[in-house]
Formats: sequence, structure tokens, C-alpha cells
Amino acid sequence: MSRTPAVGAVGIVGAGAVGQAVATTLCMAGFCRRLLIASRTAEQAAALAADIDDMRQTTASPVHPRAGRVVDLADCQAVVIVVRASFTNTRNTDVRMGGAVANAPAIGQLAAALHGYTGTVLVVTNPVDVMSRLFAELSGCERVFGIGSNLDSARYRAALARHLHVPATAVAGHVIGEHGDAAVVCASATTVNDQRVPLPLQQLRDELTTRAGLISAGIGRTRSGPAGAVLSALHKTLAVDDGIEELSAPYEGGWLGIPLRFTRGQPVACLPSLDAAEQRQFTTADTKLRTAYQAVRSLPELESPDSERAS
Ligand SMILES: NC(=O)c1ccc[n+]([C@@H]2O[C@H](COP(=O)([O-])OP(=O)(O)OC[C@H]3O[C@@H](n4cnc5c(N)ncnc54)[C@H](O)[C@@H]3O)[C@@H](O)[C@H]2O)c1
Repeated sequence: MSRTPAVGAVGIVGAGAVGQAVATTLCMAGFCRRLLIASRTAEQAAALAADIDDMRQTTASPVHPRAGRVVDLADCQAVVIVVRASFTNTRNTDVRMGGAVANAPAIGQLAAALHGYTGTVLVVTNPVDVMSRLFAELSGCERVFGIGSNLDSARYRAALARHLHVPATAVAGHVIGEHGDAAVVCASATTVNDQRVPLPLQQLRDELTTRAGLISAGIGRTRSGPAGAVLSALHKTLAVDDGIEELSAPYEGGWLGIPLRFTRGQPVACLPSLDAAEQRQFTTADTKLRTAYQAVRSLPELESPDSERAS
């Protein structure tokens, strides 16, 4: 594989299912020269770094992995946060929101450890729209984006392409709002080969709603799709490529998934036109996420963070 990566160092916090897939993806993509891995325990971080190092050796990848502590990630160009606190999610609906109370203290600890970090932070931890806002507001970091709507959008374009027997690249369309039950399919602005076409909207919505659950039911967790969404977002946010990425970001005082057009790493919001029903759904998502954020923000654990720091 050997080629010189455009990016110097990327950090990953959380050596679980998605963290492992992100590390593997970055190694095989030859994305960065150094990959720093931190997790809840030093053993987890060291184990993942060793496994990725084996991959580096067997594939001649230019990516050098190393285990470290969260504070060691300060000189990375980007940090990917993929932690998940230990809890049992018993929800059947609004599943991602089920992690809010459990994951918020971990996000609070990481925000303290990375306070003032000037690189790019990609938050994957769910509920991602709430956790990315929480991390941004507690850390003071200015370049924080949540992963999820870009995965939803890719799934939507692929499902529509399958339905119409066209390549996914022929489909232009976005899924915005919450990465969750209040996702908004921007159907009215969707085009196929630059033409508006009738859409099997309910079928597409159902596919979007059930896809993550089907993957988790079959193989335990979703991991490769989110890892691909992280890689795609790293390309845009670190100015490797220009283009549009649907990410969770601040918008009119709230924080939710919107299309961002990146030019040399700088994002500008570029919402498609919404019809009246889509606008109502977008407002509903916005209200839901603001309410969820306020509830999380008032958790007592965030006022006095646990003394245990991520290693
Ligand atoms: N946004 C998306 O598109 C998307 C997609 C899939 C999963 N997710 C979310 O990503 C998160 C991770 O999922 P997973 O399947 O990898 O979980 P996992 O349980 O397999 O791994 C989580 C890892 O985080 C570590 N961890 C926990 N607390 C920590 C802390 N305070 N500091 C450092 N490390 C800590 C754990 O030790 C574990 O290694 C979950 O919240 C999941 O819902 C988001």
C-alpha cells in the first residue's frame, strides 16, 4: 500500500465495536501517518493499537498506531469520539436517545480532558445530536461535528437507487434533522439524474428506520457503515476533499443534522428547500433535540464530573 498520507495524526477515543472499525478503516485507507488510540482502560487501547499494528505490518499500511491517554491526543488534527458507557438499552423506539443519561458523563469527562482543543472533533456516541452539542459546549472546541445524518443520507440514496435500478451516484438527496426517530427525509428536493421522480417515501422511511436494528440483530452492532461515515467526514473536515457532508452541527441556536458544504475544510450550511410537511418535521426534530439537550445539561453528574478520567 505504502504512500504518504495527507493527514498527520488522528485520535480515536473508545476501543469498542465502532472504534475498532474506524481504526481498521483508517489503517486500510492509509488516511493518516499516526493513529492514537485511547479508551476507558489502557489495556483496551493497547490491544487495539497492537491489532492495528499487525494490520499495518501485513498490508504495508503507512498508518502507525499507538495507544495513549486522551490528553495525548491534543496534537492530532482530528479526534473521533466513539465511547459508550456500560448500560442496558431496553428501548424499542427512540433507541439512540436511550443512551443520553448514561453517555453524558463520559462526554463531560472527555470535554474536560480536551478543553480548548483546536482540531476537529467528530462525535459518534449516541444520541449523537445531543452528545456533539454537549461536547462542544463543555469543551469550548469550535470544530465539533456529529456523525449520523451522513450515514442516513447514504442509506437513503442507496435504498432509492436500489428501488429505481440506478447507481447511487445518480441520486441527490439528504436526510437531516435528528440521527434517530425524528430524521427528516428531504424528499421534495430529491432528484434522480437531475430529475424529480415519484418516490416510494413510506418504504424508504421504513428501510431507514429498521436498517440499524436489522444490522445489530444479525451481527451485534452497526460498525462498518458508521466507520465509512467517519472516514468520509474526515476527508471533508480535514480538507482532503471538498464536498457536502450531512453532519450534526449548530443551526439557528439549536444543533442537528444539516448538509454542510466543505471548501478547504470550512463548512457552510446548505439546506435544501423543504416543503411545508418537511419544514414541520424539521421544526419538530429541532424542538425535540433542544429539549433533550436541556434535560441532559441539567444532569447533576455534569456539574461534578467523576474523578476517574479516560486513559
Ligand atoms: N452516530 C452513528 O452513526 C453511530 C453508529 C453506530 C454506533 N454509534 C454509537 O457509537 C457509540 C459506540 O458504539 P460501540 O458499538 O463501539 O460501543 P462499544 O460498547 O462496543 O464500545 C464503547 C467503547 O467505549 C469505551 N469507553 C466507555 N467509556 C469511556 C470513557 N469515558 N473514555 C474512554 N472510553 C470509554 C468502552 O470501554 C468501549 O471500549 C455508541 O454510543 C453507539 O450508539 C453511533
